[in-house]
Amino acid sequence: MRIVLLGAPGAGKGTQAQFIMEKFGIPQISTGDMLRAAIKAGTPLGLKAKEVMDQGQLVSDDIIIGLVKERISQDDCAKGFLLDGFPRTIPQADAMKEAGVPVDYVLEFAVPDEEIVKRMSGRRVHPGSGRVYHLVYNPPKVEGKDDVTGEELVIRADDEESTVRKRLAVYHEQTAPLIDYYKQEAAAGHTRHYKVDGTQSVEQVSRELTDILS
Ligand SMILES: Nc1ncnc2c1ncn2[C@@H]1O[C@H](COP(=O)(O)OP(=O)(O)O)[C@@H](O)[C@H]1O
Repeated sequence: MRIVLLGAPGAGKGTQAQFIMEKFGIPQISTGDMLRAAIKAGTPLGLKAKEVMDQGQLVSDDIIIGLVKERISQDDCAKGFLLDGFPRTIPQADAMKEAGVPVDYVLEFAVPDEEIVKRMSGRRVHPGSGRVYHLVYNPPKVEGKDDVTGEELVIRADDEESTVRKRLAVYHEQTAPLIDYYKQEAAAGHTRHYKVDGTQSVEQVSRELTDILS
């Protein structure tokens, strides 16, 4: 099962990716988490990516396509994978298609911008695993700590309101056109596209996704 999660930053992709990964046993590939790991490790890629990401911009297609191709060639992806945050541009989607990697499901998360700004201000993440929480909507069991490891949760550098607004503008300009792209792919029988109301509770969204994927 090869799945693409499509939606604005903060729409709930990472939260549901965690759920789908556990429920269906397929690995989550989050390009954002991969880049943040590279930044933390101080690799040349990380140094390049940090500057771009802190400004709310997208890392170049070449770099991301290379990262994803390498990742999906690993053994644990043989039975399928869940792409979270990729593709983010039409050239990235084309690159997947040219590489002969089909997508079985495209799950679109619809959430209005103002709701996203609210969500991002409460987002807390566990850097080691990519697990996401929200102060109000999805709080950890112990304040400020990851449920599994008990380690500190952090605020992402790009979750500041002005950066979130910039990221939303970039989303509408560069990523939202993928909705029509995948609708056309679905009409041609190459994939299945589902639009999910992402303003529902975490549990409601999970239930809807389970119905779609089962
Ligand atoms: N259905 C939901 N209702 C309320 N808050 C949510 C919901 N889904 C996710 N969140 C919270 O919104 C923020 C953004 O979610 P996240 O999964 O990180 O989005 P994305 O991966 O799309 O950027 C997080 O703080 C998360 O806990």
